[in-house]
Amino acid sequence: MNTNILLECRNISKFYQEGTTQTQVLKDVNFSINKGELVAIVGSSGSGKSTLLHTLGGLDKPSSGEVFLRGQSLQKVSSNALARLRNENLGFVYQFHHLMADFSALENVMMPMLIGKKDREEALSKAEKMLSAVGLSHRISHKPSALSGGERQRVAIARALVNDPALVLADEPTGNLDHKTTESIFELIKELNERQHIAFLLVTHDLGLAKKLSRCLTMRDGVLSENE
Ligand SMILES: Nc1ncnc2c1ncn2[C@@H]1O[C@H](COP(=O)(O)OP(=O)(O)OP(=O)(O)O)[C@@H](O)[C@H]1O
Repeated sequence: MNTNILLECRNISKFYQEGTTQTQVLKDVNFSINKGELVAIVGSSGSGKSTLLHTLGGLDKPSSGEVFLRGQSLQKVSSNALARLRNENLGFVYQFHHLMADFSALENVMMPMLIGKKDREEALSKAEKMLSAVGLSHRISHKPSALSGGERQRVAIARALVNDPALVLADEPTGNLDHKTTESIFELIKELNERQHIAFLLVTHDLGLAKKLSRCLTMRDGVLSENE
């Protein structure tokens, strides 16, 4: 087994059934991501990028094929073990941040640690450290509604990182942000990748951003291919 591989998918296909119509959204996708890699997936709207990302993160099930996270098949573990594997190894960032509106930035970032049954004091100090790493030390008590779009996205990144994941799966992390904020989020991702060797898999429409990453894949109609 190649111990450098973090996440691997083999022969992933996904079908959606709507009435009598069956649509194949993922077509025999095979690829792997290594420790510390910075990878982009680009492709037109509806090509299957989000479906793939959800399947890789164990949030959605493939119709056939298997996803392996650190060598363990997500399709063969119990739902409790799957939740634990996810919590310990993966961070998630979405286009619309999914922060909890009634909680402060600090509490939002602490949440994955508390879910992972970490000590409250430890969660508090780690969440403070993460918010400082994303440049938000001065906004930790603010609720999401009192933060800008870019600040919310930074909180979402801090939350994705708080459990020291080996890999962050990010779906359009800069999709609803202006150019300047997009650049600063991207710089942050690059820095975290270089400094902490965290791998990122980014789904993006931003070809300029994708080209700056070490590897870029294109999704076309459910078929994933490696760009030269
Ligand atoms: N639950 C579902 N039921 C039926 N069809 C679905 C479902 N979820 C997604 N689809 C379809 O699967 C296809 C791929 O969707 P997906 O969200 O993965 O595309 P995408 O490449 O991420 O698109 P975008 O860039 O617009 O976010 C689309 O045609 C979509 O309509």
